[in-house]
Amino acid sequence: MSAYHNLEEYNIEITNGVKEFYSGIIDGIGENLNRDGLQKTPERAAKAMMFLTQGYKQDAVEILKGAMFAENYDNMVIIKDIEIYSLCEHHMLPFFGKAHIAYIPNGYIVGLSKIPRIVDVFARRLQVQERLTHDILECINSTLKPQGVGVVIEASHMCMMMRGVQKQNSLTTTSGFRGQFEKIETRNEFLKLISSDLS
Ligand SMILES: Nc1nc2c(ncn2[C@@H]2O[C@H](COP(=O)(O)OP(=O)(O)OP(=O)(O)O)[C@@H](O)[C@H]2O)c(=O)[nH]1
Ligand SMILES: [Zn+2]
Repeated sequence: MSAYHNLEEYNIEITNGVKEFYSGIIDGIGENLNRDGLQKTPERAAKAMMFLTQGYKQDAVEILKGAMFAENYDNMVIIKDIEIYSLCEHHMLPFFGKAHIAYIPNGYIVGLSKIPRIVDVFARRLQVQERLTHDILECINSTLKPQGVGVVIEASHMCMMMRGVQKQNSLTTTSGFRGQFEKIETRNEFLKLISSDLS
């Protein structure tokens, strides 16, 4: 197996200008662009940024549509503890945590891996946690047209940890519910199952 865990990262095309902007940042903070460790940094940083924002070039609806299967299962399907890594649009610093997603099928189920894939499509953009939650919710609701869908995201924001208010332990929770999940019993069942180790 390759030493690189994610080959996608090494096939990224760098948009004109991004590398040069990183050179400008390094220069602007008073560092020496020519010293050994920094010579390739603008290119590395540009590749990393293109990777972290590749969601703009991806189509979440197409991903979901690619694996929808007719099935008469009408109980709740929950995919919990999906890692998210996103960038806050205010500081371009990471926010990271977990997404928990549930839906109740309405004639169609979706390939399980497609849920984390669409989470990444929306997370790999400049985001706020609220919009990330909403984007995932609306995409599943309008594409799969389930009886209901619920999304909960818990995340820590580096812009509140490394700088600014400097709070290391605060966790932000956002949620959104459509259809059956607007009913309190369904929503509570989902919330109970994501907080249980047995779900
Ligand atoms: N609602 C929301 N706010 C966010 C998110 N990520 C970062 N922020 C906040 O965006 C706000 C930007 O506020 P500003 O006052 O313009 O920026 P700032 O001076 O850097 O603020 P401080 O972080 O308080 O130092 C801050 O309160 C951040 O905590 C997010 O996902 N959702
Ligand atoms: Zn921020």
